[in-house]
Amino acid sequence: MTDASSPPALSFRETRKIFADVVAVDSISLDIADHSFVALVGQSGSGKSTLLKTINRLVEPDSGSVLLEGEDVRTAFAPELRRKIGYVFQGIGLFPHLSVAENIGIGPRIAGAKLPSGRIAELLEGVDLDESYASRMPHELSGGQRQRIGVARALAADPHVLLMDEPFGALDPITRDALGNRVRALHERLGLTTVMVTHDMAEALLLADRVLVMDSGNIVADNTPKELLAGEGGDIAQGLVSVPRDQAKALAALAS
Ligand SMILES: Nc1ncnc2c1ncn2[C@@H]1O[C@H](COP(=O)(O)OP(=O)(O)OP(=O)(O)O)[C@@H](O)[C@H]1O
Repeated sequence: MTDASSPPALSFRETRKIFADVVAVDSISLDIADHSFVALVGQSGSGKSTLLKTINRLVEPDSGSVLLEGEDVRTAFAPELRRKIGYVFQGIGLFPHLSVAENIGIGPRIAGAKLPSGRIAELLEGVDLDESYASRMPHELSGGQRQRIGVARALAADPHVLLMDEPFGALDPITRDALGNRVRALHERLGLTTVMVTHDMAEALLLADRVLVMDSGNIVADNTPKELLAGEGGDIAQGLVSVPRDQAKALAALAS
């Protein structure tokens, strides 16, 4: 449990990353509270994935730092960092020659522990899959089922923080919606702090407590979904909000 004196789950401190002549992340400073669900939105190339990857050190900042529960991720013990952070990304990268159960248990196995079959069944149940899936091979799964396994794998080591990079991008809208809601439910049930990169403002507004809008490496809006829907956040944020809003209006007009 946390109390008022606990550090935020995540803190960016003037975090900056430059690739050649592109400032991908431009001195970002912000805190992410424990148990919050944050969506990172913005146009392609705005720096979302780069910022996310500074958390699990897939990207090392050129300057500034990232703190996980008050500790600089650069100085954190690597296996401990991996255990505390679950990571889900598009095209999840399951090992084709390993079964579902082996894929789910790969993180703990690397750390020298074997997940008991009851734990595999529990993780499968968490993503709405029957335990009979444990013995299947990745090629025997649909894209949506593979993404579910990716979520189960990310949760296998009981992480505190869940990072998701366009996790539902390649899925059909119905599967996408169902899996999004499932992840939000798991976020609540497991007391996670979740950061999700998405291109889809509707998904961000429906799932997150807080929406960060990026543009050219900067955070240009930091608002709740309610504030964004009330017109706050500035032009770039409102440009993104207008897409689902205009679609909803067009659908309503068709129905009337
Ligand atoms: N490894 C890299 N080498 C060189 N440039 C990179 C690298 N990774 C990202 N960039 C550049 O940094 C900028 C930010 O990229 P990033 O992937 O963070 O954006 P994004 O908002 O996540 O985009 P998308 O929504 O298309 O995934 C882009 O200009 C991109 O070309």
